[in-house]
Amino acid sequence: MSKLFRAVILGPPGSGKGTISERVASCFGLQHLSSGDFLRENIAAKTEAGVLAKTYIEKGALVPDHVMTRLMLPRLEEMTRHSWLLDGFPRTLAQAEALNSACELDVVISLNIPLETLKERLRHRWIHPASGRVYNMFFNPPRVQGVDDISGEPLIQHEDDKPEALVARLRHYKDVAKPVIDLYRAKGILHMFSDTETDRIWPYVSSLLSAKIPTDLADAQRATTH
Ligand SMILES: Nc1ccn([C@@H]2O[C@H](COP(=O)(O)OP(=O)(O)OP(=O)(O)O)[C@@H](O)[C@H]2O)c(=O)n1
Ligand SMILES: Nc1nc2c(ncn2[C@@H]2O[C@H](COP(=O)(O)OP(=O)(O)O)[C@@H](O)[C@H]2O)c(=O)[nH]1
Repeated sequence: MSKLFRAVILGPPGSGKGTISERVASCFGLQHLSSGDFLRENIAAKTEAGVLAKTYIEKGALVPDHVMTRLMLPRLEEMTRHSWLLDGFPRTLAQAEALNSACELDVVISLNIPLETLKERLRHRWIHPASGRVYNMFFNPPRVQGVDDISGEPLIQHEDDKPEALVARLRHYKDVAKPVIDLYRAKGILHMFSDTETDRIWPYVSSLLSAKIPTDLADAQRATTH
C-alpha cells in the first residue's frame, strides 16, 4: 500500500483554513477533517462532549484539551487508511503533543493573516450549518443572498463570529498558537504563508503539496476522485 499523507493546517479564525482545505481536498483528494465542524455536529447531536463544548464555544473560549483530544483521536483512528488534512486541531501545545503520539505528520501549513483582514472577513462569513459550506458576502457570495447554493436552506452566522466573541477568540489564538508553531518549526515540517488574499496563497500551497505528496498516492487519489 502506498504511504499515506498527513497534513495539518494552522491559522487564526478567518485565516482561510476551511477555504484552503476544501481546495486541497478537491485538488489532491485528501480528506478534510475540520474539528470545528466535528464539534458542531456533536453539539447538534447533543453528545456528552458536544453539550460540554457548547458552553466554552459560546464564550469564545477554547474547549479543554482533554475534551478535544478525546473527541479527535478516535476520529483519526477511523481514518487509518486515508490521507487527510486536519483543520482546527491541534490548537494548543497539549493537543499537538497528543497528536504527535498518535501519528506522524508530513506537512504543517501555517497561515499568517493580518488582524484587520481577519476581523473584516469574519464579520461577513455566513455558513450552511448542515454541510459546513462557507460563504463570504464579497469573496464567495451565495447565488441568492442568505441561501445555500446547493440545498436552498438558510445560511447562519456562527455565534463565535459575532463581534462579542470575536476579539477574545483572536487574542487567545495568538497566545496558544505560538508554542504549537514553534514545535512544528523545530520538527522541520512547518510551512508559513503570509498574505491578505487566499487566492495569492493558494498557488504556493498547491506547489508545496504537489512536491510533497508521493506520486503513486496522488495518482491513486486522482483515479478515485475522477
Ligand atoms: N481544537 C479546537 C477546535 C475548535 N475549538 C472551538 O470550536 C470553535 C469553532 O471551531 P472552528 O470552526 O475551527 O473555529 P475557528 O478555528 O475558531 O475558526 P474557523 O472556522 O472559524 O476556523 C472555536 O472557536 C473554539 O471555541 C476548540 O476549542 N479547540
Ligand atoms: N475577502 C476575502 N475573504 C476570504 C478570503 N479567503 C477566505 N475568505 C472568507 O473569509 C472567511 C473565513 O474563511 P475560512 O476559510 O472559513 O477560515 P477559517 O476560519 O480559517 O477556516 C470565509 O467567509 C471565507 O469565505 C480572501 O482571500 N478574501
